[in-house]
Amino acid sequence: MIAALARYSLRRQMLLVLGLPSVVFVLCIAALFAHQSSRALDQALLERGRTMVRFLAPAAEYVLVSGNREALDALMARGLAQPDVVGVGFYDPGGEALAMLGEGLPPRLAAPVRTEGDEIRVDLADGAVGFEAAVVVVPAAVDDYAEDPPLKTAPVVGRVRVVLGTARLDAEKRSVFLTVSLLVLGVLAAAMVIALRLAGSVGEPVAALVRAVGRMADGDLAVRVPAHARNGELKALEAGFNAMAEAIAESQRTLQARVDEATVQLAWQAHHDPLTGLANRRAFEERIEQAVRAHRRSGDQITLFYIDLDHFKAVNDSCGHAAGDQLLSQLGVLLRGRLRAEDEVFRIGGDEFAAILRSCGSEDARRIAEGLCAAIADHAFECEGRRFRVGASIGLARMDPDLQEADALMIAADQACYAAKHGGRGHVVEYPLPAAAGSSLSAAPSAPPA
Ligand SMILES: Nc1nc2c(ncn2[C@@H]2O[C@H](COP(=O)(O)OP(=O)(O)OP(=O)(O)O)[C@@H](O)[C@H]2O)c(=O)[nH]1
Repeated sequence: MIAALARYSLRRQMLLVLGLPSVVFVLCIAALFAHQSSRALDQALLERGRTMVRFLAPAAEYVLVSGNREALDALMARGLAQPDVVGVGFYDPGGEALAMLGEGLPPRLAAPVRTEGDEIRVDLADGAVGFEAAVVVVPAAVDDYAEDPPLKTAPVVGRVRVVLGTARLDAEKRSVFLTVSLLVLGVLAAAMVIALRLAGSVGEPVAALVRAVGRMADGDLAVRVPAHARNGELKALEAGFNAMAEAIAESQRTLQARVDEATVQLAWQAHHDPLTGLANRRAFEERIEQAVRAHRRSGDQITLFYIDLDHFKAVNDSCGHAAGDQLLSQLGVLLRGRLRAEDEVFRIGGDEFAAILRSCGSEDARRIAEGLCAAIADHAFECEGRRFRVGASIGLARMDPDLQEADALMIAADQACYAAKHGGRGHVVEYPLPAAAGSSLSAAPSAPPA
């Protein structure tokens, strides 16, 4: 039974626990009340019947002895006028009818009524109750000098029968039953309303908590339960759940923010040189591919610079690697500052930089490259009381009908840079290479340095 109950929801269990005893209790009380009421009504009817025959028997003594018919009729009429009386009859001592008025009166009575005491015989018929008693002669008071002793039993001069109808009694019983039924219904309805509200006040908040926990388990961290509970413990449970959900959501937000931050940092590190803050070689290769695709789509002019510092090693050798780093960083800032915002600058190797210029005419590109050369040469780097000036050799290549691939463009710029380096350093060489420079490039690498 308990195990079967346990399978139901908490709300149903509470309804059963609260509602069932109330129903049983109310039905028992109602049945008891109806039974007692019915008995009281039956008793009242019996009492009335007995009272009637007790009244009629002595009253009929004289009438029966005298044989006064008019008095007998008057007596019957008086009896019949009483509430619930449906028949009054007088019989001789042998049970033969002398006079009858109303219903439920047989022409002959079954058995004689004993005369001792206050004996009244009661019989139940369909819809009526009969009461019979003997009419006896009340002995007259005798004086102390009488010769005969008084009779032990009074002589019977007749019998009286009164019949009470039960119609009014049945109507009253029906009325009692109806009233009790309505009361039961009212009390049960009130009990069910109370049970429903009590079960709801516990069951609904618990059900809401169960739903919320399920949604949270499915990953919905924004779920909260409404504060509906009126009970102290359930209120604390709702508040505790909401606080816990908020704490989990907050830690999830913090974690996500850290992951996002780390992702951004990793993405930046993957595409940037940490020393100069410029985009690195990987970014350069991706951007040059994109630039070439843009050129194919829209004919956008693309110019590529390969910039290799001259005699940079001397700084490292003289002042140490840290000083070399410092100079690389300064030259990164210089390059970025001398190019337009839409031009892109990269550090693609140890002392090698590159730049991608868009929508830049041939002459402008050359002038810009030479300006960079001059600016780098003019940049003075002081270290340990010594002043260093490194120069730069720049190779320049532009997309044209012969240079349609990213790789080819990079090789062309690299070859131009190599030519500049071997042509005396500190100047710009543009691809296609001059004949003299081209002839001296037999040892030039066929691919950009890694
Ligand atoms: N400080 C520093 N030095 C670097 C870094 N990466 C490469 N180098 C050095 O840069 C130098 C590059 O070599 P080279 O290009 O042959 O040196 P260079 O003196 O410029 O020679 P030329 O280009 O022929 O003029 C080497 O000495 C490397 O050790 C770096 O990140 N920091």
